[in-house]
Amino acid sequence: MDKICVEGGRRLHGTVRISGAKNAVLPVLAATLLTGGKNEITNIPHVRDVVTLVKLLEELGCKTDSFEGDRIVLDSTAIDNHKAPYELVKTMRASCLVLGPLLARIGRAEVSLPGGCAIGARPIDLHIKGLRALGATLSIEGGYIKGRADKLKGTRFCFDSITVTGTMNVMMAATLAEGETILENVAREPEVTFLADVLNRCGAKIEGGGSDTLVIQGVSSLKPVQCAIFPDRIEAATYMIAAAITGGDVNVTHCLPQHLEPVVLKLKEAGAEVTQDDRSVRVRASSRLRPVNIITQPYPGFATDIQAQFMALMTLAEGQSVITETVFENRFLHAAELKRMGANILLDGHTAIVTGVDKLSGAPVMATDLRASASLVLAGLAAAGETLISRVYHIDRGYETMEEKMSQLGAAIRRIRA
Ligand SMILES: CC(=O)N[C@H]1[C@@H](OP(=O)(O)OP(=O)(O)OC[C@H]2O[C@@H](n3ccc(=O)[nH]c3=O)[C@H](O)[C@@H]2O)O[C@H](CO)[C@@H](O)[C@@H]1O
Ligand SMILES: C=C(OP(=O)(O)O)C(=O)O
Repeated sequence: MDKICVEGGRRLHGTVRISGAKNAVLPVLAATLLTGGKNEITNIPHVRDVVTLVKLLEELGCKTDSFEGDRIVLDSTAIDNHKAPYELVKTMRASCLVLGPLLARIGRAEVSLPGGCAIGARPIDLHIKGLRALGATLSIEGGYIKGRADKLKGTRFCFDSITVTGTMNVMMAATLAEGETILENVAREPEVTFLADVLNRCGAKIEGGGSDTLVIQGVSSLKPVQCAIFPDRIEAATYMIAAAITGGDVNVTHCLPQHLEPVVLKLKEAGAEVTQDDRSVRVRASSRLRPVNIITQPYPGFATDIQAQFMALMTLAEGQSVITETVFENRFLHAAELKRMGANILLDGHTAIVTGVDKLSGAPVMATDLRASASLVLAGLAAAGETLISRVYHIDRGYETMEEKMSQLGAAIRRIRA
């Protein structure tokens, strides 16, 4: 297994270009199952999850006509298999997004219960409840969700709590259902709104994207997808925090600042200087940062996917900050690893009390999930000495060429191949 070695203590400076969003491209790839014909998607990030999902789509009958650079052409005319096997699904949460499209398009699905970051129990009961409301029959047998649907029928369904991929799954299925579907208490994440826009360009009739209620008029078929993926807000936030934690000066380009407001506000509150135009955000930090509290929330709140990186930043702030995780019940695994580097963190249920220390020291640490891994790289950039991060396959699931991008900003970082 590869490792990443970071020699800390260098101020990052320069420009970094943000890639397409992992959590936007995965649902769009799954949505190609709804269409039929040649789908063309550009600005795709080269990350492991994309490769895995493309393999899964091929398993289901899609043909990859070309996959070069950041562009894929995927023909979803003939979907001749409805089984998403454990071997492919186990590594990635987003693979459960084929469930809704398969039921809507071919009326059958057998999808292994998904894996993904081990940050909580992560049930998919709300996906199942929503799809059942549309008329699908679903059961769980031998680790698989087995579903059938003769013809999905429009319905009114209210999610018990907000779920991003749950909203996507049920919304995708409803695009091909008979009649009107009203979905309430849906996720408002930009990735959900983007998926609704993409589907509308394929001929779907979805209103309310970005609000907490979606109204979907079912259509009989959809045209192939043609879209460019928008920039990854979590990747952008990670480089913004990299600038702040190293006392650096980094211009994060090809991003959408409107998606980054919560993290911009918190960085400013901590004392970093943040300026922006319509496609870039520049972060500068010249003195020790102040502690700030964060509470993770569904969008437009502070994203749980940036909590670990922000915690790394707060380990070096001048005073005590309180970090509250409300979305996932077990998303503080990075705290133990940060403590190995000298951080002072006290965990109390959903809350982490972080008392800033004068310095972190490099140490061997283990990546436990995707964003936890990013937080260890960030801590390593600021620590004295060498940090050796193992299990970096987590990083490869969601960050495109992280070592290269960090190196271009002046970081001393390298991959040690197994
Ligand atoms: C591939 C992808 O887009 N992943 C993102 C997606 O994950 P994902 O879609 O899995 O996250 P959800 O929004 O579904 O999860 C939110 C909370 O709802 C719970 N829940 C969810 C579904 C369900 O059926 N029952 C249930 O109880 C979860 O356990 C969690 O506590 O949104 C998360 C929250 O912004 C992000 O951290 C992930 O990066
Ligand atoms: C938690 C994440 O991914 P996944 O939902 O695929 O596990 C993430 O992107 O931070």
